[in-house]
Amino acid sequence: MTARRVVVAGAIVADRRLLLAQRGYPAEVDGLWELPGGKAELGESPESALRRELREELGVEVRVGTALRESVALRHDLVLVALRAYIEDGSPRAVEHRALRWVDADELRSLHAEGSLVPADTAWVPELLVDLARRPGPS
Ligand SMILES: Nc1nc2c([nH]c(=O)n2[C@H]2C[C@H](O)[C@@H](COP(=O)(O)OP(=O)(O)OP(=O)(O)O)O2)c(=O)[nH]1
Repeated sequence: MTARRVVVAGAIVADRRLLLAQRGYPAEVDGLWELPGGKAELGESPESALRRELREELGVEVRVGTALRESVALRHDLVLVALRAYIEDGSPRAVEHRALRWVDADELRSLHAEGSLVPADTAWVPELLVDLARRPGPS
């Protein structure tokens, strides 16, 4: 059996907005929007990998919360998961992405409808819309 590597992405919601990051590469997804994140190293937990990736990509420190229910097989050896994350320190900057954008539920629906999300991430749209509708509570 091939060991599955995990790509871990962060669902960062604050004030009823979700943070999206615009990819610049590879060509097939250039210009499309994703949840920031990246591949976990061998032996690295998804939570540690997400903290590391968001530090590198956005320059923020996060607390990692629960996982979204859907996971997506990208290839036979690569699985994509999303974890909720909460910024504890720093303001996100597009260190490795073309741009960052905070979107509300309507903007997320529009990006989805116009095909501007990275294809694999469309699996998360229903769950993200639920999170965006939720009243911010003590966390
Ligand atoms: N980070 C991230 N990657 C995603 C998402 N959706 C999706 O299909 N991918 C794919 C794109 C890539 O094939 C892979 C992760 O690549 P990456 O470029 O973000 O990760 P990385 O920095 O660790 O990888 P690399 O440059 O070493 O190849 O997962 C998503 O929402 N976030």
